[in-house]
Amino acid sequence: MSTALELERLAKTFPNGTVALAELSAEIEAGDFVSLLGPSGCGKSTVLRLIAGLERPTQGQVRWPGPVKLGFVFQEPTLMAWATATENVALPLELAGVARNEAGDRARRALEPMGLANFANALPRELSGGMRMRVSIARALVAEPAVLLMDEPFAALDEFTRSQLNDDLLRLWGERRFTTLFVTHSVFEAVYLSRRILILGARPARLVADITNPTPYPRDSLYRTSTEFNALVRRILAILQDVMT
Ligand SMILES: Nc1ncnc2c1ncn2[C@@H]1O[C@H](COP(=O)(O)OP(=O)(O)OP(=O)(O)O)[C@@H](O)[C@H]1O
Repeated sequence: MSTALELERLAKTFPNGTVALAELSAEIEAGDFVSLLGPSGCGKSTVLRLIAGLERPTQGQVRWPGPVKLGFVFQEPTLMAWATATENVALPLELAGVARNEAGDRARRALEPMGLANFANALPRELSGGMRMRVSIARALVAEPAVLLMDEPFAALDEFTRSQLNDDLLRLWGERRFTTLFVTHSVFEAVYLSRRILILGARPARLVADITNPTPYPRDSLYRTSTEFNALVRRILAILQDVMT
């Protein structure tokens, strides 16, 4: 396995003195599905923002093996309200200089595996919350990034929609194997999705456990109620309880 990126003693203190990240070192394998799990406010988003280059670290660095295309999915779908699903997905391509027609074609193709082929011309307000998030994922994947960063993308969705999106994401990941870094504070979601779970302790964030989930993919709804699933959830809940007390 090759390395997708390496976090080297990464730390972040904001100008107001808040230490968001004490120190984090981790090597992320190419094609892996890694969740960052931890209590609210422990610096998970900060780690993603440092990786995306949206913040500068106070110490340490993110090391990349070479130039890498990134995709980012935020908690809110952040779609342009006046633009159709296709136009929203085409935007990053157009910004990168792809001709309008080609960008539109590629956007429509990116909407298909998200089950949105019939909603290509819909405006965001005509779509449900789950569909808007699907558009947001299609937009992040349309340029075929090697690394996908996801910051609590499903936190605002109802449980049924969330499970469906978990499965959609796993299917796409299984087909394309983009390296995925997924921030969540749901233990269930982290266990269901991930091959590796990095547990961050409360402020300032530091790595308290690095856990491998050995259950092979594809995983389906039977896995959600399996003994292995529950055992791993229980183990992680115990670690989190220790961290928070
Ligand atoms: N620009 C900023 N200036 C000052 N403090 C900040 C800034 N951004 C984040 N913080 C603080 O840094 C800490 C970590 O924030 P971060 O958003 O990374 O946590 P998180 O684990 O993602 O939280 P949540 O799960 O609630 O989204 C928090 O205490 C937050 O208030």
